[in-house]
Amino acid sequence: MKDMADTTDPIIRVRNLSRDFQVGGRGRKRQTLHAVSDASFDVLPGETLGVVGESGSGKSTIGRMLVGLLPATRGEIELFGETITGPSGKQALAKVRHKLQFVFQDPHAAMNPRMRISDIIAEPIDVRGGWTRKDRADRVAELLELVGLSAAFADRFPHEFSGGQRQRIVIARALALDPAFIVCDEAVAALDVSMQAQVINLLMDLQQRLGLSYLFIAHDLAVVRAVSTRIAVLYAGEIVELSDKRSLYTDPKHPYTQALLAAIPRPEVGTRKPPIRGEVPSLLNRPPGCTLCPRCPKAFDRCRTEAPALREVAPGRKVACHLYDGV
Ligand SMILES: Nc1ncnc2c1ncn2[C@@H]1O[C@H](COP(=O)(O)OP(=O)(O)OP(=O)(O)O)[C@@H](O)[C@H]1O
Repeated sequence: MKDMADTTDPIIRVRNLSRDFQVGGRGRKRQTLHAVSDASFDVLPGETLGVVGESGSGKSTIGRMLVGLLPATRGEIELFGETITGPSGKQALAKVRHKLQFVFQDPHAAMNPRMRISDIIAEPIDVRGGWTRKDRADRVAELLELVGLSAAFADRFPHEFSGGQRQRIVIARALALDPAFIVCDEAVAALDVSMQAQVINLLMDLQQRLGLSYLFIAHDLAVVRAVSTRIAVLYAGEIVELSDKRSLYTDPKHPYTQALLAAIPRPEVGTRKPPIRGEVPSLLNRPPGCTLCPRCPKAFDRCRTEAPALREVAPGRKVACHLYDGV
């Protein structure tokens, strides 16, 4: 029998995960772009880890590595007890692939406009094979109903649906083989605010009913707040803060998290506070020290020379910032 400790064992363990890309070439100097550097985190059963950061901060790269769509350059990913990085990573991934799914931002791009909804939803079933026609049709009907659509829609085509309905269809396809973990990469970013709320409610409802875990990627802290259990804040490919949701919003520790929160539009004010000054640093030539240093209002000497490690500053709270060195 499982004891309580087992039930909170992570389903995903990520340690020092890094991904470089070689860029340039054809007459231009070839350079190494450090898209993700030394990311370490866990995902627990039934939780949503929100991943937030500006464009280019490495969110999608992390998500793609987690479901085996992109190999890691360094570091380790353990999924459901299988280590999918390293020499036997491919065989390990084959064992757990059916438990992983990915939902992209753009439901238009994710669907072939000439395919019927039933064939779109059944794609993973068809790839796996071995289903009778009746079982396949029953499963498609069940999945449509699971995402709040009528089973009668099975014979229709994508253009007959709104953006929100199309995202529901994409989610139905992701659920076809009973995954346990889904990476939602900007899954509601293309929708208007009321549609966003509906799709987020659907994802949360499915999580409850099916015991799913999510990695929920978004650049918008307001969206991440609604769905997440814990949140990782990414800056220039590094996790700078990892915290339970409540603490992160009520008491942000990292100067970058503080700046992101201050930039959330507030209805009573009507305007967005200016985001943190300056530019995201180049991922090609990392300066020594903390990557936020040139933009950080609280930087001091040590920040310019020494990169801060992500470390625990309070139970369940990790920050990479020299301000907390003595804590
Ligand atoms: N295949 C690739 N080849 C070269 N560089 C890449 C590749 N994929 C991503 N990158 C670079 O890696 C960095 C991180 O990209 P990534 O897409 O992970 O960021 P992101 O935070 O998801 O951004 P966005 O919110 O705009 O989607 C960027 O500088 C990007 O240009």
